[in-house]
Amino acid sequence: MDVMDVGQNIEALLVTANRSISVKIPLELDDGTIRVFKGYRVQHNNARGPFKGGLRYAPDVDLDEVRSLASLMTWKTALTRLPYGGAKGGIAVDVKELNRGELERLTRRFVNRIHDFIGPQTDIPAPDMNTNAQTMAWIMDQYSMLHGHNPAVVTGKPVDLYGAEGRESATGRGVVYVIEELMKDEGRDLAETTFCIQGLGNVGSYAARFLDGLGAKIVGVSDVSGAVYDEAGLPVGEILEHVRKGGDVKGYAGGDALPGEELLTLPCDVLVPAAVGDVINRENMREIRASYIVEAANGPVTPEADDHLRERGVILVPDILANAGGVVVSYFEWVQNLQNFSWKEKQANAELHSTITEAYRRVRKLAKRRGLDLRTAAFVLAIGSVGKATVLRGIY
Ligand SMILES: NC(=O)C1=CN([C@@H]2O[C@H](COP(=O)(O)OP(=O)(O)OC[C@H]3O[C@@H](n4cnc5c(N)ncnc54)[C@H](OP(=O)(O)O)[C@@H]3O)[C@@H](O)[C@H]2O)C=CC1
Ligand SMILES: O=C(O)CCC(=O)C(=O)O
Repeated sequence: MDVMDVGQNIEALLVTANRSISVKIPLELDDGTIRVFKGYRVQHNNARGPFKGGLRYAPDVDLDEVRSLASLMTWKTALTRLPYGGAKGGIAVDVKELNRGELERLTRRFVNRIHDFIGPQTDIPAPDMNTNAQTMAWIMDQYSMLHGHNPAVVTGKPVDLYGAEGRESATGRGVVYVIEELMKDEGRDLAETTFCIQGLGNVGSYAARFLDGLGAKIVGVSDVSGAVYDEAGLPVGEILEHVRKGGDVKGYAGGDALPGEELLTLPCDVLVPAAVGDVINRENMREIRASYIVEAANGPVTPEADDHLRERGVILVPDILANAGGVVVSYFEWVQNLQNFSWKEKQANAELHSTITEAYRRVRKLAKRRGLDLRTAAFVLAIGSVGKATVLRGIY
């Protein structure tokens, strides 16, 4: 916080989470085995509005990870000027080990444990890794059984159950809006720019589809199984269809097959990590060949790699800006639920476009004016906004 003028007392308030919840979730599997899972919800800051942020299901979820993801949400909602604070949650579980019925019971039991701490004006969960619209539908239903009908308690729901048109694709769409602005500023033509995308889940697959639609050349993609590369450009539609049918990247027949981690060091202009955190780190930072990194995932670059890449002149668009499209359209969904009204997807996409490009412009302008990199500029704006709200509210 050295580049900012935030007093020490406010700084202490901003770096610590308001509340960290850890719960035990016992679950009887279909074969009669009892397993005990750990669930978390960290509510980082609500100076600017109700806590907001996704729920992640993954084996390595723990309190430390959830805490740092929750703080990113505080800065993300502030940077995009949404009337929210930041939270994150998750369950330490490998979703591949549970069937659909078991996942539903696990989700409902998690809600039973945390329902007193969430609510439409308190804390509003949403999808993140390995959770989706169906997970959100179960949360809405379980919460409503306990508190009465209340769709606005969670966003990212199915369109047929109070979800917003455009939410599913919103994060990937926002990533591409940011890339379009960046390329304009850098005087680059998308059609002559090469991209590598790590992760073909919700965020990566929509980002790939929209970039492909704009004529960008995607030369590499990966998932957990591996990577595929073709310097002439990959047939993105075909690969996404293969994945949609349940295939993985390793099983895709075209292009050159590579180990997944090699995706990050392939020759390309723009690298889009859209999977997990800390993937660009001290082990591989010197081998990164991209000139631009757009953080579609949360926290894909470690602080050490960030310093190294900045010194090398790599331009990096930070997660709190690049992947904010999801929470922006979550906000639209919440507003529609509160008003019992629904927008058409065209309206959501247009509002998303202006929210994301305006945030990008503010960051770029400050970076230029003060000679900062984009991450520092984004944090200066976000922390300044939360700090101001905290002072205005008064501290008791
Ligand atoms: N969903 C959202 O709206 C938002 C998500 N994000 C962030 O975006 C990232 C991706 O989330 P989302 O798309 O929702 O998650 P999904 O669960 O839909 O997809 C995750 C993807 O990442 C792949 N993956 C996981 N580990 C690796 C790895 N080590 N190497 C390569 N690929 C890997 C998975 O592969 P496989 O399918 O083979 O398991 C899958 O393709 C996360 O960091 C999340 O926090 C940020 C903002 C909003
Ligand atoms: O849509 C939301 O509320 C939050 C999405 C999320 O978890 C994120 O942006 O990291």
